[in-house]
Amino acid sequence: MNPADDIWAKVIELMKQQGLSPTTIKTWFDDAKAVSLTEDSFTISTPNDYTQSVIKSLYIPKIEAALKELFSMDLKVVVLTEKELENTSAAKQDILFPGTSDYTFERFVVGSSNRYAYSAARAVADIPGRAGYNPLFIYGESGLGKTHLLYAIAHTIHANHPDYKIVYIKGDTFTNELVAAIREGRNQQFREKYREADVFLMDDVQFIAGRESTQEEMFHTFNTLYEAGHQIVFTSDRPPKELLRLDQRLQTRFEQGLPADIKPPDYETRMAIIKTKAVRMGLDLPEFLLQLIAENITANVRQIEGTINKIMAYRDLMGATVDKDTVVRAVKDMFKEKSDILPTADVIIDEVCKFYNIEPTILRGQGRSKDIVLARQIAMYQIRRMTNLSLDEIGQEFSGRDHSTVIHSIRQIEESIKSDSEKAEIVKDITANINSRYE
Ligand SMILES: Nc1ncnc2c1ncn2[C@@H]1O[C@H](COP(=O)(O)OP(=O)(O)OP(=O)(O)O)[C@@H](O)[C@H]1O
Repeated sequence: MNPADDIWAKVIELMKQQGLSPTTIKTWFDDAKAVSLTEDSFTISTPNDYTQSVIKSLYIPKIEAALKELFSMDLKVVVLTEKELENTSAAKQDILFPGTSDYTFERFVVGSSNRYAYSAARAVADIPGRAGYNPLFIYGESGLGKTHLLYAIAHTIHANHPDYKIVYIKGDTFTNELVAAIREGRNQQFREKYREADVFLMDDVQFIAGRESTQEEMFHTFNTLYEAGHQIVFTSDRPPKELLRLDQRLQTRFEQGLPADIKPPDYETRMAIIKTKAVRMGLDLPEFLLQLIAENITANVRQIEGTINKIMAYRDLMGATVDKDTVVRAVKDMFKEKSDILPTADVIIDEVCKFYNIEPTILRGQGRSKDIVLARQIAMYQIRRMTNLSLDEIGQEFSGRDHSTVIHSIRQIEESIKSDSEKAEIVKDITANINSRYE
């Protein structure tokens, strides 16, 4: 998610509290979207000129006031129509890193689980491109602060070297952009954009594994940047050697710099994170309630933030005083939320199709070519594993195939996963893509 979305939601909430009516909010702000937050400005986009002019003439002071309340500093508000945004910044947007002032080193709580990655990130931020630290490869599970560190590097380098061209891009966006560039004959432009970066930051590089033309492009981009001594930083959900479908040449290069992992936070770090976040949000929790959260929310920092947000919401919106019951309820809701949301068959099919570059109608249809059969079997296997659909219901999703076909498909995949590590990796990747739609 764009981190600016979160801020925009808070701005709207604050404007509501300051007396803007629900109708006003609905009419002017429901379709306005957050674009970016940088050191000195907050940009939103509107669907048309009319909404833009109304917001500009009537509501900018209110938005500014809400931002000031959130950040205790003056931020300029920029309102663009979606069209303007497209025209002016299709290229620029990625070059300007999507700065959120929350993701800085100062706001990163350091503990034994993330100290190494933190120190490595600081080192490359202080002296970008230094030998032995290039590329920096930060890896770990979801919600542990990889993106946070990547932005913190961008902020620091930008502050020290305002003239540097810092490129931030997600692995899958890189792929999509490349495909579009090839289609529209803009290869050269695409190349220049990335190969001329002074600092190249790629989030979720695992998404480029197994994609031939993307890896080829990445290989040349990497070499150009590396030879020029420009800093490269990757984040990934696993270490380079576990990216089984990654081109060998890239794997070697990713490993040659500094790999740094982040692990789930231990108890002390969780306590420190909870305390810091609570204080920042003006939530005064006694020690035993901090402990209660730290004991129960263990998997990642995103969940810790979610729990604190819930406690805040109970306090602010429902007037609840924060006591043990409020905290227990927030913790329970946090778990419930996770387990309540099951992926749908549509989403699973969509992700499998994206992965194999197949149209959903073809996957659901009768085609029997090898690739399609494999993709279809994986989709059936994933639906069985990740939803509550029965075998017959799964068959219905695929042109009414009967349940014995579904069982056969699932078994095939179960067998391949055991014997073929590349297939296992594909299933793992698709699972991660599906899960990321629900985060
Ligand atoms: N050590 C930390 N101190 C303070 N905040 C943290 C820390 N680690 C993570 N966070 C916060 O937790 C949230 C999730 O972190 P982030 O988005 O960086 O995770 P991630 O590892 O990139 O996850 P994903 O792989 O899902 O993108 C962010 O709001 C981030 O600021």
